Amino acid sequence: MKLQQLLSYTRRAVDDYQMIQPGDKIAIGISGGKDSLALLYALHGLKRFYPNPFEIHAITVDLGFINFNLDPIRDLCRQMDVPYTVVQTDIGHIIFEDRKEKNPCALCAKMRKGAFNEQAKALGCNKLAYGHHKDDLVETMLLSLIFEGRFYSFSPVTYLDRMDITLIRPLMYVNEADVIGFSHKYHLPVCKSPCPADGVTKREYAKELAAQLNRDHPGAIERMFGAIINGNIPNWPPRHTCANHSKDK
Ligand SMILES: Nc1ncnc2c1ncn2[C@@H]1O[C@H](COP(=O)(O)OP(=O)(O)OP(=O)(O)O)[C@@H](O)[C@H]1O
Repeated sequence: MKLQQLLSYTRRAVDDYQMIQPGDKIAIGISGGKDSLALLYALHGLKRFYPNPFEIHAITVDLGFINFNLDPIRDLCRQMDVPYTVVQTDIGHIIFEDRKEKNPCALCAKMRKGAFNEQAKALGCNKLAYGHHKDDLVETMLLSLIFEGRFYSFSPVTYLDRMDITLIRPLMYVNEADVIGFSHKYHLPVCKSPCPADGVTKREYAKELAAQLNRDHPGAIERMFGAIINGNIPNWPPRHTCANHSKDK
């Protein structure tokens, strides 16, 4: 996928769900993975022409694992002229050494989000952006159906009232395969997380399940995504589609 295509999907999601208002300062969560680096490219590109002026600030919460080198991301942000902050934490140590958590992902995500939100607030940001894409939304829906018995996926826009900050997901219309293509084409400096739980999660299971369904019934992921965006999920904002782009979603 070319940058132009990434920007087109991003703009459509941002317009459809009115994710960006004039004067917003958006903290971009950078894990070091391909999705959040694609998000950095997307919002950096959009900023140049989007009618609502906004600022961006990239933030990584460093979980404290050894062999996690963020220098390539620092260089990228410098080239793009995007301010970048790394929050140093001991989250990895607390979870795997101190508490020896059996289900580490939930606590890790909670602590990581806490550190990220606090840093974003301290920098004066009023919005947070995550790199969740279309496949993430479908996988979340499958997990909710299977394990919670409800039809749910995370919302394009969520107001976090305790923090008084709004979370947006501008890559929600982008397929994971396109993110992978983009990552290769533009040589994104992916810094793989050395987390011991990586690749053995319930989410991995949902990813394989979605891929299997799509192999057996081509187009299944796209149709499941359609069900999500048309599914009147509680707390989702209304979608403001524009007639000339709704057909190719
Ligand atoms: N350590 C972190 N610091 C800052 N933001 C993070 C961090 N980890 C995750 N995020 C943000 O949360 C989003 C969802 O996290 P998740 O762990 O599901 O990432 P992912 O789907 O593997 O994406 P990526 O390819 O960017 O790692 C990421 O896209 C990113 O925006």
